Amino acid sequence: MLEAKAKPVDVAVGILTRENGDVLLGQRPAGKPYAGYWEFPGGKVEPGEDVFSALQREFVEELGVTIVSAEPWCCVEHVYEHAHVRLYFYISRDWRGEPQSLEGQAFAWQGLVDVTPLLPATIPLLEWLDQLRYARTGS
Ligand SMILES: Nc1nc2c([nH]c(=O)n2[C@@H]2O[C@H](COP(=O)(O)OP(=O)(O)OP(=O)(O)O)[C@@H](O)[C@H]2O)c(=O)[nH]1
Repeated sequence: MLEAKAKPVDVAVGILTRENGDVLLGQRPAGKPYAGYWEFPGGKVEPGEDVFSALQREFVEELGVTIVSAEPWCCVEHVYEHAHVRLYFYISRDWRGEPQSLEGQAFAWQGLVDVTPLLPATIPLLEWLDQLRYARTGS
């Protein structure tokens, strides 16, 4: 029997950046698929919501942080056994508040990211992100 191809679920993901270049990662709480894996904070876009509004909502709900502005960075699709996701990554340098663990999750500011395990779809992006943060032209 042919299985209907599941429609991807849109997810808004934010890379919160500090002035020194560090980025914020969170650990998925118990009860969610891939609990204990590290990710950039974010979550599913709700029906009728635009992706940036979803990003702002998720950061308030999970971390008590207000994202003032963010640049869209890249979009990645990944098929997990539990879901087919389309991840919209944003980079934000303009945000307010001190991150708090409002859902009981651990979080960590990272220079070169060395928390493990990371969500599989997020791993390839780290190399690009490091180039963006640390590459120097030398000229
Ligand atoms: N936030 C986030 N999600 C990611 C990343 N990489 C990645 O594959 N995902 C996937 O995107 C989906 C995000 O969904 P979620 O379950 O965290 O969303 P949510 O907070 O709205 O959860 P809910 O279903 O409890 O309301 C998950 O399937 C997760 O595996 C990432 O770096 N950050």
